[in-house]
Amino acid sequence: MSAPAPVAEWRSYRRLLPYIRPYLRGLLLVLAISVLSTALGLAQPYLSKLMIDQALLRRDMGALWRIAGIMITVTILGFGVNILASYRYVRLSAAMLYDMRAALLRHLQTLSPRFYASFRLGDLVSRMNSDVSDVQRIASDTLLSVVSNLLFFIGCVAMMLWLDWRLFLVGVLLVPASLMTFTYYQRRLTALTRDMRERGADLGSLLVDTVMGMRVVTALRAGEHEVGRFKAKNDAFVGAMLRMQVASYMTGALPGTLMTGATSAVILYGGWRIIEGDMSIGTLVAFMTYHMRLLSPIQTLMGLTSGLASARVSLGRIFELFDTRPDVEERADATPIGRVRGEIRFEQVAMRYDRDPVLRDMDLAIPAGSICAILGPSGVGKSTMADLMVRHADPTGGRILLEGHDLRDLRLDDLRREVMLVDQSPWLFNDSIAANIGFALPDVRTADIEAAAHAAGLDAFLARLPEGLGTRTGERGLALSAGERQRIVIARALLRRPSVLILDEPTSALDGETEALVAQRLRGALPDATIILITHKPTLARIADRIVTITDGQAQVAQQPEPAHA
Ligand SMILES: Nc1ncnc2c1ncn2[C@@H]1O[C@H](COP(=O)(O)OP(=O)(O)OP(=O)(O)O)[C@@H](O)[C@H]1O
Repeated sequence: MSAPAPVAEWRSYRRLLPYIRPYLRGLLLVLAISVLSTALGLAQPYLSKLMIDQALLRRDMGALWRIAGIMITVTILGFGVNILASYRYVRLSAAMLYDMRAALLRHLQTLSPRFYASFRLGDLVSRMNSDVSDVQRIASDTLLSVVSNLLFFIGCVAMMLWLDWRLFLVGVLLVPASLMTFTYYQRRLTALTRDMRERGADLGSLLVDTVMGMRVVTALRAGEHEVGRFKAKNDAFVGAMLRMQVASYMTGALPGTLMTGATSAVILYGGWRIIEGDMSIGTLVAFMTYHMRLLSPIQTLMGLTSGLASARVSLGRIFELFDTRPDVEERADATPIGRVRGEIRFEQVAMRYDRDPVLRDMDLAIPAGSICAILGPSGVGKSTMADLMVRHADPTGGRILLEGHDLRDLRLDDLRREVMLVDQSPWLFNDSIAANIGFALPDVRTADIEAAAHAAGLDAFLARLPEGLGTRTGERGLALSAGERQRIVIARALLRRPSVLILDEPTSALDGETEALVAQRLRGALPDATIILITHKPTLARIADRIVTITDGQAQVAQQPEPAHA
């Protein structure tokens, strides 16, 4: 897994293009509707000029009715067109964001356990949740607003120039100062927003950590200690948020306030021109209306920048996840395989994480259809071997073969269909026991789930439950005992009938009797499979037809009696 590359802020928007492209036609339609709506909005001040110059000053009742009629029609049309544009835009942006969330979820599925062990859970949740929501909020609202305000701004400028270019020059006198203030605060805002998001993620991580470890916190009477840690993180977050808010206010308000000064100049100069007889009253009124409306898109655009800056930061954080490369990638020309017999071979396999090597030039052959127990002291590398066999990671040296194929040449989907690992942390979803055993198998038959549950030694337990397989497992399965959870995940694996089943300390939480029962039924449930048992338990090791001991990163076949299950 390589560290994510720093994401240049503006690049984040460009990287949205692949998500936007499929919806380009729809977006162009929205754009066309926005242009129409802007044109209708821009017509109003010009209509008031006509009203003053051609109806009021000439005392022409007919013209008054006509112009008033046009004004009302334009207002109603503008209203309808605006609603249409917003509705279509929100639908499009929701579809685009769904695509992005789905792509993110797919990408996260390619990352290895090592990524999840090193990345803070709270930060991950905050990126997937708050950051994506932030982008969604901006995308469903701000972007359309930017487009329509920009169009309106350009239209206003064009109309003002057309009405009187000298008055226009007076009107925009303070624009450079206004823009400079804006640029300064906008830069500041981007930095402060990122800071706030990171403080927010810190806070989220702490909360997730505390909630997940609540049993330890209460058992160690560390409640106040946790509240103290929370307060420190919260203070940092609130501080960052306040700094961001001030910058956001300044970015939105200061440039607009400067522009208001320009209005006075327009009144003075335009009034003087009227008195001189050089300009009609209607023109000044229309000009003033455009000028005042010019402030509104500028202010809105400047106000929106805080939203846009925040979305840019959020996008940066989301793309950082996209940029995290998986430890293990499938080759483009990966070999598809069907059902295999299940022979595993380690050839000169070496593995090191950050520190000392864990496995050193390990050679080991596990014949197809055997039951192999792997023993060895804690920390010697047994779980590492299991991880390597399902490609949660790749070895740093040598190779592992399944049926003669280097695992790195196989399609990951095929490999993980054939070789299945039940690891030391049995994970259950908050659903029924049946749904957990048949997880992601929509067409599975209840009879097969029952058979798997029986093979995993769950029958007596299920018989005691009024709702049997329909019983809910609770959050992370915590409504069940550790031994029950272990047997449910074993049943889940047995149901899938892999060619190689690796069980890492599968019965650590079981009593001797239940363990013996599971051991006795394993072979019957998977008659032809290779079964690899990583265990410290003699009862379990006894069913193996070969015992491998790991010492100093190497494997020794310590005992190879006649197959116990013949
Ligand atoms: N993701 C990781 N990053 C760094 N070091 C790791 C990682 N995973 C395991 N290790 C280290 O590799 C060594 C072997 O760990 P492993 O979990 O394979 O041992 P094990 O034999 O299965 O131990 P146990 O019997 O306690 O489960 C340990 O020293 C462990 O600290």
